[in-house]
Amino acid sequence: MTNIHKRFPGVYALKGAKLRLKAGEVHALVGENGSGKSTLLNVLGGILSRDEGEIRMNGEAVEIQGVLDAQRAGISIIHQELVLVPYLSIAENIYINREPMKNGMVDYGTLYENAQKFIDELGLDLDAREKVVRLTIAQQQMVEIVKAVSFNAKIVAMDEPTSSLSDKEIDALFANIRSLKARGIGVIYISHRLSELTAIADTVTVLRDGEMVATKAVSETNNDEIVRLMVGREVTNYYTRTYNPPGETMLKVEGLSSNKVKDVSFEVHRGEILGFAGLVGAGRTETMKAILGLDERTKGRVTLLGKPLDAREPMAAYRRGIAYIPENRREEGIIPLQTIRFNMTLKVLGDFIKGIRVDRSREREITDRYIRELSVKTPSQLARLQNLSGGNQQKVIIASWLAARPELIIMDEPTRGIDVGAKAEIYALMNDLARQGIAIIMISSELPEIINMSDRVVVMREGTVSRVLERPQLSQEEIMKYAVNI
Ligand SMILES: Nc1ncnc2c1ncn2[C@@H]1O[C@H](COP(=O)(O)OP(=O)(O)OP(=O)(O)O)[C@@H](O)[C@H]1O
Repeated sequence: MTNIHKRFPGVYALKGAKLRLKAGEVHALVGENGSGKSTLLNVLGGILSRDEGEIRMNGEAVEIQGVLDAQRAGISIIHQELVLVPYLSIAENIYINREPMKNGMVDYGTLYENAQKFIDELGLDLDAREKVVRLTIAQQQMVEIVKAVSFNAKIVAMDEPTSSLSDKEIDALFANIRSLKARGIGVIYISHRLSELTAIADTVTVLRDGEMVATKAVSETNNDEIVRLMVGREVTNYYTRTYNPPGETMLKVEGLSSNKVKDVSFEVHRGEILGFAGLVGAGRTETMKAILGLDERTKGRVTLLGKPLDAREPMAAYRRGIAYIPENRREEGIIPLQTIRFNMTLKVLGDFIKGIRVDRSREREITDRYIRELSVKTPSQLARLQNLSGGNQQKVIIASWLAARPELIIMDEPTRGIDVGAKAEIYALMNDLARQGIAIIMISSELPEIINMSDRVVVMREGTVSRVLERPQLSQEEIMKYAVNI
């Protein structure tokens, strides 16, 4: 891809971007939130048309006007949000719109047989007849990979494929990527987890503000250099944390059970950041849901500042000053067609109403402040949320909760999908909030984040608390010891 330009109203997303992908190469594409990574993939996949620029494959110009052109050229894009049809089988999804036909009807025998053949060839443990709705995200990605191979793809591009996977699933994905490589397929790989690059990528291209700033062999660079290229400055002080003596007990959970977790007990104090570690599926999110009354509690007691926290009605927790920033942020609590300002102030709108008028200047002020504090990349406060890059949408959602001035913030994977520079800003903000006496619960699968940011860590395993670790005990080994069943 050379000299690719793409403008949106008010945003110059790609300014002459370039990418050169070789056959059988895993090429990582990195850059800050909003630097143009997804846009570049969408141009390649025919989802967006480019304003200028050229795409060549094997030296020949290819005309990509739409998704079908891209498929025909052998380009397959696996998006951040997967797009399979849930109630169709794996095989039907693989052959959607190109089903094998016999006598004017879909030939299901051949359909299943062919799909299963590709699945087996890739050595995957999937049944072509299984409905997609029953698959995990990791398995759905595998289906997308099978689909690409069945199309005879030459290029497979993946947008943040590991962001919702467990470590074991990541290993499986990497094995699949290696088999794509072995078939001579070129893989484009977008990720915010730089540590993955050495594990899987051969080459890395860094985008900044829609321009390519460098392409390097992974073996000839390192994380510090990549971060510097991404951000355009040195990021020192990655984790900011000043430890405060913990204040009064904010939340106390005793013997809490639901049908997903059992006998969970812990406390979090004012000014404290309490980490929740464990494998994906250990019951961390489910614990929070039981606390908030989103899942039914079957046993146990939850008190906030000494008073019982009602679980019959989820709004009760919100009214008592608890903010819950969920893992699937894009599905919850946002209105994509509305503006940044609307979304940021949604939860506090009531505060701006003076008689029959809304105090627009305060709305603007708050929005300004969070755009600044979280470095949200947007052309204006009035841009639609859906037009921001994925990471910037996440920041808006986090801001909307912060604006509600909660006493206790529960954050589920707060930095997923967020670039390194912005991560550091979110950590600094969390530290500030803790210093102001707010209590924070942070669920995270990133151990460095847990270890560097938490005062104490609750480790969960199989739906229950296996250990609470104090700050001096915190290490990767110690956490893993209680997270995995040995
Ligand atoms: N449909 C659109 N309308 C207007 N602006 C858009 C649209 N799609 C993307 N943009 C803008 O283009 C820029 C690049 O966005 P893009 O999604 O490519 O970033 P990204 O590098 O993938 O970021 P992230 O890491 O957050 O996923 C951003 O400023 C974004 O707001």
